[in-house]
Formats: sequence, structure tokens, C-alpha cells
Amino acid sequence: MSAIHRALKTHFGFDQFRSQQQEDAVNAVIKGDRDVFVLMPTGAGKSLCYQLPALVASGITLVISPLIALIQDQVEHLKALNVPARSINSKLPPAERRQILADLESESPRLKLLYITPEMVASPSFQPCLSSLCARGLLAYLAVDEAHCVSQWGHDFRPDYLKLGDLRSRLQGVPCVALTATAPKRVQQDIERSLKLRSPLVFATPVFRKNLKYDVIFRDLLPDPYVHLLAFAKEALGGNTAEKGCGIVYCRTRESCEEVAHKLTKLGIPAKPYHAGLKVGDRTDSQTDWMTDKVPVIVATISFGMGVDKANVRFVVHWNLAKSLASYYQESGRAGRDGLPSSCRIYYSPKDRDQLNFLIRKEIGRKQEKRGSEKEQDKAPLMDFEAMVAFCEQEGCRHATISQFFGNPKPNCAGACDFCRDPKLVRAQLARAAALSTRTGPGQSAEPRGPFGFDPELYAGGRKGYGFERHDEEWGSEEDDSEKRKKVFGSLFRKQMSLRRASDVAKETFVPPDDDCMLRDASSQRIPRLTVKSREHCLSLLQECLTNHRGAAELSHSSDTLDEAVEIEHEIFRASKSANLYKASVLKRVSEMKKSAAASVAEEKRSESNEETATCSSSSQPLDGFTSASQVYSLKRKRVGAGFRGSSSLFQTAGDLLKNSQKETLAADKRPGDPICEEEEQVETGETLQMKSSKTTPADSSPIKAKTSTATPLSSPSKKLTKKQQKLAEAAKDMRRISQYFGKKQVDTAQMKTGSVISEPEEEASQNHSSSPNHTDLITKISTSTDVETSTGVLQQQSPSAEEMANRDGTSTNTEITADPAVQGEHHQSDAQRKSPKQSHENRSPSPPAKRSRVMKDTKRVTFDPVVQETQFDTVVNGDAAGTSRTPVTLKEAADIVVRCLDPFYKKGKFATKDLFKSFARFLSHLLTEGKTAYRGQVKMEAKSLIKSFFSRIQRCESETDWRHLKVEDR
Ligand SMILES: Nc1ncnc2c1ncn2[C@@H]1O[C@H](COP(=O)(O)OP(=O)(O)OP(=O)(O)O)[C@@H](O)[C@H]1O
Ligand SMILES: [Zn+2]
Repeated sequence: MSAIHRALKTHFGFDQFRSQQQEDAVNAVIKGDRDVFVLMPTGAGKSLCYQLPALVASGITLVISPLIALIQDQVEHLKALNVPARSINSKLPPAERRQILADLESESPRLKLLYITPEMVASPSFQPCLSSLCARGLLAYLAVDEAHCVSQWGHDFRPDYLKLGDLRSRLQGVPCVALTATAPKRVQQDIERSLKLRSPLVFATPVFRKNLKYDVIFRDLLPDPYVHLLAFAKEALGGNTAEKGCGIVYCRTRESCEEVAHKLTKLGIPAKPYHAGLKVGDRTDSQTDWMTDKVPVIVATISFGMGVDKANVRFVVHWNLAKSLASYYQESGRAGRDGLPSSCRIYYSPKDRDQLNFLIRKEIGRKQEKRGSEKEQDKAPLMDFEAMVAFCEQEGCRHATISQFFGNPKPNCAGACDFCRDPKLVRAQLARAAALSTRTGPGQSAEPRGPFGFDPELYAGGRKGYGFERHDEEWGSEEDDSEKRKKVFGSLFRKQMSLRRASDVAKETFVPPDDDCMLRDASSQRIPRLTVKSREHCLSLLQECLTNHRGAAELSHSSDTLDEAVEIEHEIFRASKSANLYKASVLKRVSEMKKSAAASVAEEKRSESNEETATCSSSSQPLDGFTSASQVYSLKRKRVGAGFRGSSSLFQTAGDLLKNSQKETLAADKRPGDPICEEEEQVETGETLQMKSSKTTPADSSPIKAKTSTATPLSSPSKKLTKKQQKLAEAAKDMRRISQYFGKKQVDTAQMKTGSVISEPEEEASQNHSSSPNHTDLITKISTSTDVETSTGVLQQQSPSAEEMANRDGTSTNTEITADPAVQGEHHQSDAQRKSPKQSHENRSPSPPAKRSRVMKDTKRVTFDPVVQETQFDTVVNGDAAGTSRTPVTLKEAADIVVRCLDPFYKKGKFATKDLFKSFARFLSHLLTEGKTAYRGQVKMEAKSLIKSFFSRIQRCESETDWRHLKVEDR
């Protein structure tokens, strides 16, 4: 037995080296004439490559490691082996620190390994010690662990690692050992350069593993991806082998973990979910059951697998795309550790691709913004992600792609990937996918909602999972959990207490952002009672606005608009002091965008629409000859908020309104109609948003300008006061609704109204404008389904569909669609605050004025009345209200009815996927309206009976073929 083997046994208890690379690396380091670069995957035994030489050499080995936690782990491990290893770090008790320094300063220090962070090694306080060790020739090696941190191309770049180049220069004659897990070629080169490694000897584990079979399946092409997954899992697990196998399915979100696990179990393969949302006990159970082969499949977020070294993993599936090829290699590499044939599959979807692309770019932008400059290396995550995408979309050997990415030579795949096995099949799949994407249009795949949270830290790391944690997956220890529970309990307790005190809105427990949250500062709880969900709603509203107003030509880049929306949302978030202010500002921004778009469209169409304008706005006064889009497309009530002092904002509490009203009463006498004074006063303070009065200037037809528009003089204070008082009561009521709405997140479908009832303005319009957010837009948005849309007007084109709203909401139910906080909020707050004549319509809900209703012909003309809305859901879904059953409906309106009818079924889990729910809604809408004049009542009845008939035959809708035979006669 050689001396090195003896040392291996003596110090570490190992009989042999783990691999040839490990042994070779140890020998090279001991030889000491060259720098050494160790590239081995996590768990391959890299640490031994410097620890063993440190023990056989005389002197001290300085080990640079990026995290104190990692250092402590290593030191504890070595101490347990009786290896003289210590660390100097900021967490060290002073006595221990003095003891270590004293040893280092002694003539022959006992210490063999000194672990230190790059920050500490560069700190002035450590310099005398370092210089002394150096001068006395007591430094045996410089080991740089997690060396990829030195690379600005790596995900874990640490600026302090760059200083190691200088350190290296100072330690002339001290051999350097750099260690990292498998790194892309680009990163390897960066490490060598930055650490000034002198033609290092590289010891790298080849990335090619011939026992792993790689393939990629385009998920969107599958009739039922779950069935497909099941077949794959069954085949991979074999069943008749003596050795029991198991598998991992990686998903990005907790929801998909749950869903996939549920599906697989239901279809016949027991599977358990594993994610940060589970209670600690359940999570441990999942892991234990899987580790002990009680449950063959674990469906997990990427946190799972760190430290899990199970030999018989027969397959690793990525239900969602990994964020980089390096990550994918790492995660898929958990298959087949026993060397037996195993499979790695990606269920690829361009939706994933676009979502990730967006998130990565967003993250890059964020970094650059923070730094205030751009760097070439900022693009690294994007490049790594592109490598991942290329892996999926390429026509070529998957193994070769991986090897090339890591700078390895092309391996002999020998049919261990789908392309090498059957290139024709891969090409055919790509062709089908291309055809599908052409059919569905580029905008489809750019759906911004997606189950992923960007994690800039993702990179191959150490045992501690350094670089692997995701912001919401860092569940930590049991204690952390109990802390969390305490917090939750505390919050519940406070909630209950506030309920008892009859406080109007109970404080919500903050629900942290999901993986897919695209908001900036998503976890911030700075604004009380503002939920992540509400913010997401607002974000989607903003993005829809941007997207719609940009026109179809730019739809393919919806991530751009999303990007912009994210910025706008964040800007509003930062500037807002309360939830209401926030929502108000969002809505205001939405209205501004809509107005400017509508105004420009209206401008263009003005000549064409003169006729219609004359009819529709008979009682409206054109604004200096300008006819706004909202005037063209709907009839409006006049003077919402007329007489209220100006506010750019859309939300105001009843209390605020009362206060303002009182102030206003006083002020009105003093300075009636002093626009400048009013302008000053309308500056928002705290929770209070003051009303902005109607304007008569042409400028008003341009987007609302928050604090700059000129308020209208109060022409008749006494009369206004009376009206105001009435409206205050309404506002109070509506604010309650808003609060309830936001409190409950999803509520009250009955609040919304769609239809063709149009109320003509009753009040005399003293001002005319079209600048406020218009309800036609909003209602149309709610009742419109893009997929079934036959657009009849500008405003409809500008509106996102019900389905889109559902998609973005991530819940896909119409209840949620109609309960879009932003939309809802917009309605309610406009009760009190809008100045649009059309919107003033709402304000009179407590004592609805006599209305003349009429049915408009082609153009979808809808309006909003809270009183009517109270009964709307019943009217639309549950029963027919007089006068509406014979209302002809457009396809969009039919879709709205269908979605409402279907919604309860979706909620009960009667649809396997949201897409199915949507497809079925689409199918029914067409079925019920095509080739005939469809009436509201009839559509509703037919929809209900068709749905009933449908679900009387099947328990749950699993695929599109389920409704193949469904016809109108089926009901
Ligand atoms: N020759 C060997 N024989 C048996 N076990 C070994 C051998 N060398 C290392 N190990 C063990 O393998 C495990 C992983 O080793 P080590 O921590 O060095 O991995 P690593 O490659 O540094 O991983 P990481 O990337 O997490 O830092 C440790 O438990 C270590 O004790
Ligand atoms: Zn191949």
C-alpha cells in the first residue's frame, strides 16, 4: 500500500479513491509542481483532492470557500475525523479566534487546514497573519473551492473572488488548486484566467454517461401528457426487475407537483409531491417513502435532490424546462447513479421557454438597473438558457450537446438519445411543433403567466445546495418552520381580534409569492393588505393594456410589454403608501393608456363615426369638436363626481370622501373655482385621494395627469353638496365591496354585468369628456374571449379576453375573471370618483333612476350598473331576468355565459387541466351560437343542459375527445 493510500485510510477511513480522477488529482496536487483544476460533479469527492495533500504536506493549506455555512460544515466534518482544521470568520468567538491566530503565529503551527472566506482573506486584519505565513514558507497550498464564483459568466459570481487573483500573485510558489462542479467551458476559461492558474493540470469527470438515455417530448403535441408520462414511467420502472426502481419528476411549481403526483397516483403509479409548500412532516414523509421505495415516484421542485444520493433512480423527468443546460445536466444526472440504464426526459413546451426567457431577461434588466450599467457577462444566464432551449429544439445528439457545452469531446452516444436512435422521429416532432406554433400564433406561447420563479443563484454547487436554493424553497430547519407557524398564528390571532373589534377589513396573512411571480419586490409586505394576488392582477391588467394597444404586430413579443408592465407596476408599488392608493394608481395608469389609445383611434375614425356619434351621444356635448372613443362606443351618464374636487386617483374611502366633502364645503365659499388652489389641494397625501373634478378642456381627453390637471371650478356648491352626500353613501358601500373583494381575492361574480342594456344619460351634462377609464372597455374585457372573438369595435380589440384574464389569474374561472380586483376596483371606485358621464351612471345605484333601455345592434355596447349587477349573475346563469332572455348575444357574450356555467365544474375539479376547461368553453360557445341568432336566455339554458348532459356521461373531462360527440341536441 502506498503512503498516499495509507494516509487515505488513516485520515479518512477510505480503502480506495473514489475514482481515477480523484486519485490522479490528489497525486498531482501532492507533486506540487503545477496548479490543478478539479472539475467533478457534486458529491464526487473534490474536497479530498486538497484535504489529503494538505495532511501529507508540511505547512498550512489555505482554503477559500464562499459561504460560512459551507465552511462550518467542512470544518465540523474534518474535526470529527481528528483533522486539525479551523476557520477564521466573522462568526467566530473572539477567544477561539485568538487561539487560532496564536497557533498560526507559532513556530510550527498545528493547524493543517485553514478555511476562510474571500472577504476575510482580503481584510486588512488578516494581512499580517497572511504575510507572516507566507514569509515563513508555511503555506502549503491555496485551495479555491467553488471556484466558479470567480467567473462573471457563472451564476454565483462573487466580486470578492476576483480579489483572489491578487492573492494568487502574492503567494508566488504556492500551488493553487481550483475546484468546481461541472462548469460550462466558458466558465472554466474564466476561472483559469482569473485565478492566474499556470497551465493547470485539469482533472475532469467526463460528463458523458452512457447509461443515461435522453429524449425530449413536445408536451403540447400530446393528447394527454399525463397518460404519456405514465407510460414512460411504467416503462422506465420496468416492473419485473428484482431491483426496485424509482423516479423523479421535476416541476417548477408546487401546484404542478401536486397535480402531477395526483395524476400519476390516480392512473396507477403511486407518486408523492415534495415542495416547500408542504408541512415539514409531509415533506419528510414524501422523501422517506421515496427513499425507502415505498413510493416509486416523487414529484418535486428542484430543491429536491440536494444531498439525495439514491442509486436506483430509473428516470428523471422534467415536466418543466430547466433554467440552464448546466442545471439540467445536474438534475437529470440524478438518474442511474448505479450505472444501470436510466432515462431522462423533458416534456418541453414553448410556453415554458417564453416564460423563462422573459424572467431571465427581467432578472438581467434588474441587475443592470441596480448596477446602473451593462456588462457582457450579464447575458450569461440567457446564454445558458439558450443552450437549454437549443438542446430541446435541435436536430442532433443530445449527449453531444451536453458534452460540447462542458468542453468535453463528442462522445459515442450509440443510440442513448432520441436523435441518435431515430432522427426522423425527432424531425417529425419538430415539424409538428412548428406547425402548431404557426397555427396558434406567436402570441400564444408568450403567455406571461407561468409557473416559475426566476432564481439567479441556480448553479451547480456544494452539498449545502449552495446556489440551488430558490427564494421560496429555503424552508430551513424545523425551528424555522415553527417560527413561521408562530407568525401565522400571531397573524390569525390579530385577524380574529380585529374582527371582534368589528374592524372593517381583517388584516390578511401575507401569502408569499409563488414560483411564477413576475412582480418586482414580490415578497415585499410594505403595503399593508396588498396581496401578491392583487398585484399580479394589476400587473396583468397593465400588460394587457400595453399589449392590446401596441397592436397585433407586436404581440409576438408580449414579453416586452410584460417587461414594461412589470416596471410600471413596480414604480406604482414603490410610490404607493396604501393598497387603495396602489390600486387606484394602477387603474389610473390603465385608464390613461386606454384613453390615449382610444383617443388616437377615435381621432382616426372620427370622420367615419360621426353618424354614430350623433346617435349615441345625443345628449353629450362634443368636446371642442372632439369625439372620444368612449363616446362613440357607448352611451354615457354624465358627471360622475362632478363637483368633487380633483383627484387623479380612482380610489377613495368613504371617510376620505366625507372629509373632503366637508373641507370642500368650507373651501367652496372661500375660493370657488380657483383651479390653482384646487390643484395644490389635490396632491395625494397618505391614504387620501381626492376627487378630480370634471374638466371641460380638450386636454382632458388625453390621459389623466395625476397632479397636474386643472380642476374645474365648483360652479354650484350647494347643489353639488347634496349630490355628493348621496354619492358618499354609495361610495362607502362600494368601498366596502372593494375591500371585501380584495380581502377575499375572488368573489362575487354577481358584481359584474355584461349585456346590452344601455342607459341613456339622464342628468344634464355640464361637462363632457371621455378621458376616464371607460366601463365599456372593462366589461367588454370581462365578457370577451379572444379565441371566440369577432371583434366589433376598437374597444373590444383593446380588451383582453375572459380566457386571458383567467389565464393570467392562474385560476381560469370566470368568477375570478369577473372578480378581477383591478377591474372590480375600477368599477367601484369610479362610482365616487370618475368624472366620465358614462361612469356617473354607477353612482346612482342606491336610487336607480328611470332608465330607458335598449338593445344595440351590432356593436357590443355594454355598461355597468352596480344595482343591476347585484342580480346579474342570477340573471345570466341561474335565472332569466325579464327582458334579457331575448337579447341576442354575440359570440363573446355567449362565451361569457358558458364560462360562468362551467366555472363551478372547473372548481370541482371536473376538468383535468385549465386548457381543457378553456377549450370546452370555446367549443360550447361556438356550438351555441354558430349559424343562428342566439339569445341570452336560450344560450344559458342550452349551455347548462349541455354541460349537465356532458357530465352525466363522464366523471371528469380528461381530453378533448370527451366532447367529440356533444351536440346541441344532447341537452
Ligand atoms: N475515496 C472516497 N471513498 C469514499 N468516499 C469518499 C471518497 N472521497 C470522498 N468521499 C465522500 O464523498 C462525499 C462527497 O465528497 P465531497 O464533499 O468532497 O464532494 P464534493 O465533490 O466536494 O461535492 P461538493 O460539490 O458538494 O462540494 C463525502 O461524504 C466524502 O467523505
Ligand atoms: Zn445521441
